[in-house]
Amino acid sequence: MRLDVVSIFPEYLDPLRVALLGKAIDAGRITVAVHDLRNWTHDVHRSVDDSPYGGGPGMVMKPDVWGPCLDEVCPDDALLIVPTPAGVPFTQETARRWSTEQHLVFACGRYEGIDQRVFDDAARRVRVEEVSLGDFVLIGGEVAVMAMIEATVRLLDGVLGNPRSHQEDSFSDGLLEGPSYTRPVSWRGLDVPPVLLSGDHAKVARWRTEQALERTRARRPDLLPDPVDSSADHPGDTD
Ligand SMILES: C[S@@+](CC[C@H](N)C(=O)[O-])C[C@H]1O[C@@H](n2cnc3c(N)ncnc32)[C@H](O)[C@@H]1O
Repeated sequence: MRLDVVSIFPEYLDPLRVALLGKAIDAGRITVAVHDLRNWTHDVHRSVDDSPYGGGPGMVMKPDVWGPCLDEVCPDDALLIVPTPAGVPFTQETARRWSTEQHLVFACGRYEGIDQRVFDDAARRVRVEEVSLGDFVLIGGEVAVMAMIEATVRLLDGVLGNPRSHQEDSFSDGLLEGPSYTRPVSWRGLDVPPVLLSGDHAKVARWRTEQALERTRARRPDLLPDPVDSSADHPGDTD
């Protein structure tokens, strides 16, 4: 998989070369190129932003800088990803879908974001997805892109040490993962749940499912299917 990231702070993306992602680069499973948007500026100040039409605070990133940059960096068969709090939520399913792509290009915004015409224009020739990391506002797109890349690349074959481990992670079966334990059996007066020491694999699997359900119910009930509404069978019943 090839990953291109455009940013006005290319050094922000340096951690992509560390740990498992660094190993994936060394092993040739992914190729990462980070581009400085300012290389596509054409004034002495290397400006990338201007004041917003219609007034308001902050600055907007310029289409006549982003456009030529994406013309060069984003080929027609790539998927162009635009991190923005106004995008559709990024989820494990998004990461799974992106992990089947050959080429992802990420456009990191700053200030109040990027002139919308950049993506309306790009969408004439490439697939464009505007995606949010969550319901909060970051200063720039770099941290969001790092998270999205990490979530996606760890799903590629050969990136995780144990290829099965992501199949048991939170969200892979729609639930949060339950608690995990390792040695020692007793620590600061707290014991590992005895079932995990029983050696009975069926019992352990059942316990893990119960824990996952309990945790999901408590922390993320929105992930569970709606309970069957029994009153729908008897619409006239009021008590
Ligand atoms: C200060 S934000 C712009 C916020 C924008 N004015 C709005 O209200 O939707 C600057 C940049 O940070 C990035 N960003 C901020 N929050 C984000 C989020 N929740 N998900 C993805 N990217 C985000 C985007 O690249 C965005 O262009």
